[in-house]
Amino acid sequence: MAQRKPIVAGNWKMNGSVELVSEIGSAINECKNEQVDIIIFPPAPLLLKVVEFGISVGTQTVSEFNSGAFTGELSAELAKQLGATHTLVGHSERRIIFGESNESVADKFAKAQENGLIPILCVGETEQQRDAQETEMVVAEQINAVISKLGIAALLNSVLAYEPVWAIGTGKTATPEQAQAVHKFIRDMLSKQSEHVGDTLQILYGGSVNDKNSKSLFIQPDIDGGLIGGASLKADAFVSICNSALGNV
Ligand SMILES: O=C(CO)COP(=O)(O)O
Repeated sequence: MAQRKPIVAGNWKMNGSVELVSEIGSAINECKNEQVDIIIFPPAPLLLKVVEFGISVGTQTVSEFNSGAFTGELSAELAKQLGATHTLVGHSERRIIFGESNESVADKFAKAQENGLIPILCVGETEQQRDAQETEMVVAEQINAVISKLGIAALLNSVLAYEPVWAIGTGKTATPEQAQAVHKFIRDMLSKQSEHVGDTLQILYGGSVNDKNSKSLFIQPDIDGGLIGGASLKADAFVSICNSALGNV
């Protein structure tokens, strides 16, 4: 079985400030370790500030278009020029509030890779879908939209994040067993198409991860770290979560 390097990613959403970059940037620089990749996804106007701290940085979404007359869109090419290494695509807030479809998410995934950014594809079911036993179907459709457009090999240069919508910002974390079951489903599904992809793809869990529950989630065999929202805005909690990915808390 492949050794997959853990990732702890902080999605600030539309929060934070120049001051918070300094506070969290210094805290991360003190706890940095080669065994775990720490990536911050600040609001786009703060991108360069994070780069100045020498911390890996990504955007929270990216345009599916190239440059041109697309007022307000976020260019993958320019994000890369400014030092971004990653971008989230298909976060549920983008899907639900801003109407992104599986197809437009696949287009964004493609545009990110074309410009040298590593996409983190976010997938996950709503509470209603979970109650209707549709979790696996929904997650499979979200992933298959990318595979149909680009082929399974495109996933080699990407990361997946399973974020059940009902767990985001609610304090209702998936139990380690619930999260592990979906991660294993995803890995098995991918392995049927490519054993190498199934084996090597990093799959992060997101949804109310905090410094109390991160360790029990991260020790699950198919969970390779986390995508953290609220707790990534607090230096102490975020550092503690990063440490728990190292297994040293
Ligand atoms: O949406 C998330 C990360 O992308 C999770 O947010 P919370 O950690 O605040 O639940």
